[in-house]
Amino acid sequence: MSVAVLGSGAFGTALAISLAGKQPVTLWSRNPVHAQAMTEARENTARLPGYPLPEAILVTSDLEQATQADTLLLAVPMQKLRAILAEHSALFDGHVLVACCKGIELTTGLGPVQVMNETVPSAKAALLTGPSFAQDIAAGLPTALTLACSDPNLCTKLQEQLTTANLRLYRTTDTAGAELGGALKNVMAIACGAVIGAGMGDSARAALMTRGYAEMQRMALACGAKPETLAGLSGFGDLTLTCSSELSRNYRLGLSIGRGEGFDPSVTVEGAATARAVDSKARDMNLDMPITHTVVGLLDHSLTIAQATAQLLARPLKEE
Ligand SMILES: NC(=O)C1=CN([C@@H]2O[C@H](COP(=O)(O)OP(=O)(O)OC[C@H]3O[C@@H](n4cnc5c(N)ncnc54)[C@H](OP(=O)(O)O)[C@@H]3O)[C@@H](O)[C@H]2O)C=CC1
Ligand SMILES: O=C(CO)COP(=O)(O)O
Repeated sequence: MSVAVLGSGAFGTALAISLAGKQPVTLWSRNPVHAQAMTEARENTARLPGYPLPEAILVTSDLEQATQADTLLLAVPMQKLRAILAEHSALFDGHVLVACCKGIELTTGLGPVQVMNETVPSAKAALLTGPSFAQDIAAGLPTALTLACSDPNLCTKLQEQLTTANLRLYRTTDTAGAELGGALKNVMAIACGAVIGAGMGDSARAALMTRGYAEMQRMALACGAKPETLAGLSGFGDLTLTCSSELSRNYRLGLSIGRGEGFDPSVTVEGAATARAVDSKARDMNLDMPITHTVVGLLDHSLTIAQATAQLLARPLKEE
């Protein structure tokens, strides 16, 4: 099975570098100028500087050429996934599509696997998610991720194809759990960044992570996910990484909110749209998601940090 990575951002480039250690990889960029620059420099200076592209990577801006591969990894922002698939749906017919994005679609409340199933019903959909910074993968550091696919045979084949020298994949058929863990941890990372940025300390962050995890489980279980998926790499694992490292863009957005500073709007921060999508989904499902709701208030500037903190601390006392 041949492989192509669609989306030459930080994550797509890092995955291509790691996969190129065992097979030829096509890396697709929507921007011909960017593709040409990467081919000449053998580096993605715009999105992942400092990590050379191995010779086994062919960079192209020709989507028809890239979609000749059997397995297509989609490493694009969640809110762009549907448009890319819908615009070129004939090219994706019958392929194995592996989403590498983390989030919930704002307009529908769906996760990446659900969006792929809806837009290209003839394709077979999977999801690659879990704790991993692009820089770590590109540097060849050891990483473990979750590969989710509802078809167990395909899941095993993909696990073999996409496991590399530094990327160890664990498989699950629980796509709902993997989708929600990866999406919701970004919302909690914004909250944790805000707490640290506002100087509330590590104890407050630990409380938020734990109660955030309870919220993640509440929604995931209501959507039919398995608790063990949430306890795995795609849930607890990624929550731990993203809520504690300044390499995370979601965490850094939270830090800037806590410090009362601005944040570059061009940076990909999946948790912002996902917080709004999940807040609205929780309302529809009658689920209590107070941290997610508070993050939306902070993003919309309808709450100050002081109000948000007071509001969370004043909630009725309850059993853990
Ligand atoms: N960075 C990381 O460490 C990790 C990221 N992820 C996930 O990977 C996904 C992508 O993130 P990341 O690579 O970091 O983001 P980046 O901001 O680095 O890159 C996003 C990429 O998507 C491309 N893109 C945006 N819109 C479109 C579109 N309409 N059509 C085609 N391509 C498009 C951009 O193209 P252009 O360059 O032309 O703007 C860019 O190459 C996110 O869901 C993120 O959560 C998961 C794990 C780790
Ligand atoms: O998902 C990630 C790590 O697993 C990357 O986090 P950010 O998108 O917050 O940078």
